[in-house]
Amino acid sequence: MNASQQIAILGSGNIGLSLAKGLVKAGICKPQQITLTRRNVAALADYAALGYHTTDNNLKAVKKSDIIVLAVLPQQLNKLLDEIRPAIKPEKQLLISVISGVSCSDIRQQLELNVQVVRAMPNTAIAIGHSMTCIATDNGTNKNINLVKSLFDTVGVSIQINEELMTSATALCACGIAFFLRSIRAASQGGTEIGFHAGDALKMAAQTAKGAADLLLQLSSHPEQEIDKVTSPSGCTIAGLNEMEHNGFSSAMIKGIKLSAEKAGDLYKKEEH
Ligand SMILES: NC(=O)C1=CN([C@@H]2O[C@H](COP(=O)(O)OP(=O)(O)OC[C@H]3O[C@@H](n4cnc5c(N)ncnc54)[C@H](O)[C@@H]3O)[C@@H](O)[C@H]2O)C=CC1
Ligand SMILES: O=C(O)[C@@H]1CCC=N1
Repeated sequence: MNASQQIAILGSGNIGLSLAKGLVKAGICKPQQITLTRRNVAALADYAALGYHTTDNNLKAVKKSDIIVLAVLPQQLNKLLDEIRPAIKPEKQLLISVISGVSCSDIRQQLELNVQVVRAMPNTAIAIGHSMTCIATDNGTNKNINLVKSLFDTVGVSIQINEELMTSATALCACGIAFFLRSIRAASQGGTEIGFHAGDALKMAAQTAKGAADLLLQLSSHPEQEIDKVTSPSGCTIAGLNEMEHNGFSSAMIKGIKLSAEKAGDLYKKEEH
């Protein structure tokens, strides 16, 4: 992004604000280049104090922006698109949607405009620069795809995928952060039961999880290869691991991810249009 470009984040809730913070933290743009919108604009007072533009007027935010990020819930989208339609300039603006279960063509159909749309599916670790973001489009130019990729690469790792896989990406990566957080929480609860104070147990579990992820990412190895190094014959690791599997550990994760993916695909379809 260059210093004269403006970005509007329409629907500044959990993910919209995480994105704004991540972009500013990475030095991609200044708060003054970002307009945050929300129906209850008073909830954005802390951001206004930091120099972000804040408003409840989506139309005005769109009018002055080059890049428009759609970050409302799927069921809130059509009303928002109807509201901003008069201010969209298809030749000049790029729409980025982080909304689950809504395709690029759904957005163009509702807008009745042939605007470029790129979808991005980040997760909340975007706020600290560690998102896994999947990017897809059906009509974005290479220039715009590269622009979106460069934005999200500064706040984590991004990959471009086929649009048909975006609901799967939602389950694995966007919902996935909650699944791993719950696993860490469960490990810390086990830790407390075997003798550690809750705060210490959580820290120990989180750092252990981080080490496990880094082993895979830094060594490009397979989980089972790393697990084999931990499981001593007749040892305590294999005893714990097998007990977890007897209770459906892997199966629970797989089933949860499958259900999340199904649900992600239905979030918008189920709404009345
Ligand atoms: N939370 C997450 O981790 C992720 C969420 N997403 C997607 O991002 C979208 C937003 O999710 P969250 O941030 O979790 O929801 P949220 O409910 O925290 O944020 C949505 C915000 O939009 C505001 N809003 C609703 N209608 C509006 C309007 N007409 N004008 C201005 N603001 C309006 C709401 O007041 C709320 O603050 C969803 O579509 C979700 O599928 C995608 C990836 C990750
Ligand atoms: O739970 C949800 O529906 C949203 C989409 C991905 C993460 N949060």
